[in-house]
Amino acid sequence: MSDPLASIRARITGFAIDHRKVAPGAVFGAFRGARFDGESVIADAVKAGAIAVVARPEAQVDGALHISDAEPRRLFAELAASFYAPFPAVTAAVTGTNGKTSSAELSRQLWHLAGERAASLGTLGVITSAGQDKAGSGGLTTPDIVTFLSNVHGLAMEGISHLAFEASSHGLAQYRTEGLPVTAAAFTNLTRDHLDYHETMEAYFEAKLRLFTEVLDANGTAVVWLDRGAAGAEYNERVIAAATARGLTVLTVGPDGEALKLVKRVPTLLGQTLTVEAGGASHTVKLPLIGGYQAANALVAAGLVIATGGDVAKTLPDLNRVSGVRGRLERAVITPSGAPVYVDYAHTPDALEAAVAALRPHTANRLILLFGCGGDRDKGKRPEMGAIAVRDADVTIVTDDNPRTEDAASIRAAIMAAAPGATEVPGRADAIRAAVAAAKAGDVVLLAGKGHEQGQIVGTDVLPFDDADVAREAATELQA
Ligand SMILES: CC(=O)N[C@H]1[C@@H](OP(=O)(O)OP(=O)(O)OC[C@H]2O[C@@H](n3ccc(=O)[nH]c3=O)[C@H](O)[C@@H]2O)O[C@H](CO)[C@@H](O)[C@@H]1O[C@H](C)C(=O)N[C@@H](C)C(=O)N[C@H](CCC(=O)O)C(=O)O
Ligand SMILES: Nc1ncnc2c1ncn2[C@@H]1O[C@H](COP(=O)(O)OP(=O)(O)OP(=O)(O)O)[C@@H](O)[C@H]1O
Ligand SMILES: N[C@H](CCC[C@H](N)C(=O)O)C(=O)O
Ligand SMILES: [Mg+2]
Repeated sequence: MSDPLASIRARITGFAIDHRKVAPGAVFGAFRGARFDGESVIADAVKAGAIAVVARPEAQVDGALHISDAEPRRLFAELAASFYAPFPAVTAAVTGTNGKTSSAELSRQLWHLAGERAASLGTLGVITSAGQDKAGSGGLTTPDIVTFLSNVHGLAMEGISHLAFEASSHGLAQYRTEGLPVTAAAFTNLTRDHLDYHETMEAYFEAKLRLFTEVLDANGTAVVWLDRGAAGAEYNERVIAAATARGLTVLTVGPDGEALKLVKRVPTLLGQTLTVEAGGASHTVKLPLIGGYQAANALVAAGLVIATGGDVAKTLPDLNRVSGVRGRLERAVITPSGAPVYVDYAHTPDALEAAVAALRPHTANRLILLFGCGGDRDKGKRPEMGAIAVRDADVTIVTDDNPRTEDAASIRAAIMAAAPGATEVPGRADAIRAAVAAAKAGDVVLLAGKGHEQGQIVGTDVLPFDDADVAREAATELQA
């Protein structure tokens, strides 16, 4: 393809998808979105100095070069990538309903332990061995294309050679990472989420599948979790089939995996012992994280590291030295009665089930679960999560998550309708105090849904809120 920017390339100063961020010399991407029509502000972008506009052929562009394509987001991404390059030499993308943040961050840690200069980018922002930049992903799991490419370029300039990033279904559907070469890509699982946006599970799956059929390099490697007994395992098998059909190298990991086969998992006091078969040899991993789901994410991370050149004999023992990921089964405090309080980001039915299952072997007496559901998000999750809670936990407290623009009481009511025996406590801080106060010796408290989040979204305001801090304060008040 000839370069559509050839005539102006020397004058380009940057790329923008929001007309309010256009500076003289910018290439503006005019996209029709869910809330706003970017084509309606093309004239404003040109007035602000845009020298080219990437938009549909039907769009009206005067006073700047019109680069047209039926799928302008994709072309814009490819052109922006040609401007923002170079990038880290090794890039690994993770998709799936749950486990993206954890697998990406554990990949970064494994690369770091192997002596590589590594970063992860996603829900937690950008993390390197120097620390965390929470704004690094623009508050999203997969940031917009300009934020993404410019931050990934910045990491390369800092000397980062290995990047693991989260490819959310929204991000894939909107071409938010396109243009960056992808060395390896992982698929964790697919269960219910985001049906408000994708409408059907099939459409949700198709968005994620594109990572393997179109985004991953043609000579790249697909890493796929495989547990044929798990919910949604047919999607994992379909990813394997599609990747194989495209001629990609495929590494499967998990109980039914071939590259890293998990043959045994035994919970210990503070972690778990895994027996993993790889290349005909048996390895014992002493993973310092609890829960089956964290073992899964650790093996996916190891798969990505091995797929990008890591040595099996070094990578598996390095799993003995990883640290927990913020807000994922993070132990916030131990109550005065001796009950540990865990914070976890479970905000889907499958995640809630996985988080409770992770803590069950560590619970001598009652498992007290507190959760709510986010507003302006898939409403079908609410009854499903309510039913799982009362089935799997001993005590369930239903409270608020991020109500956003919805009425918090109606969200709670939708959960309560499917959660007989649960207690409803409006106001998340009050609910956390109630859960912490109720816990006796031998009990375990799980605060689910908000994980690392530092705010509660009520209306369009973000009020400061941190589950772990509120739990610690509640425990201190009880002590006093
Ligand atoms: C539904 C959704 O994904 N929306 C995101 C998407 O919106 P959109 O393309 O539909 O944008 P829009 O607001 O309709 O505007 C259309 C275009 O006009 C531009 N614009 C807009 C206003 C204006 O004055 N001038 C202007 O030029 C916008 O930059 C955009 O290019 O692109 C916007 C710009 O990048 C994002 O801010 C916005 O995220 C919203 C806030 C959001 O809540 N997204 C969530 C659902 C999300 O993306 N979540 C995923 C999944 C997380 C997970 O896996 O669980 C994530 O990756 O975080
Ligand atoms: N492999 C897994 N299988 C099932 N549940 C999981 C798995 N990994 C994580 N979870 C659950 O999902 C929660 C979120 O995990 P994580 O942040 O790694 O996922 P994510 O895919 O990045 O989520 P998001 O879509 O919000 O970015 C965890 O706190 C846990 O409850
Ligand atoms: N990335 C997810 C985060 C959900 C977090 C949960 N606390 C909620 O508000 O539903 C989303 O935007 O759907
Ligand atoms: Mg994430």
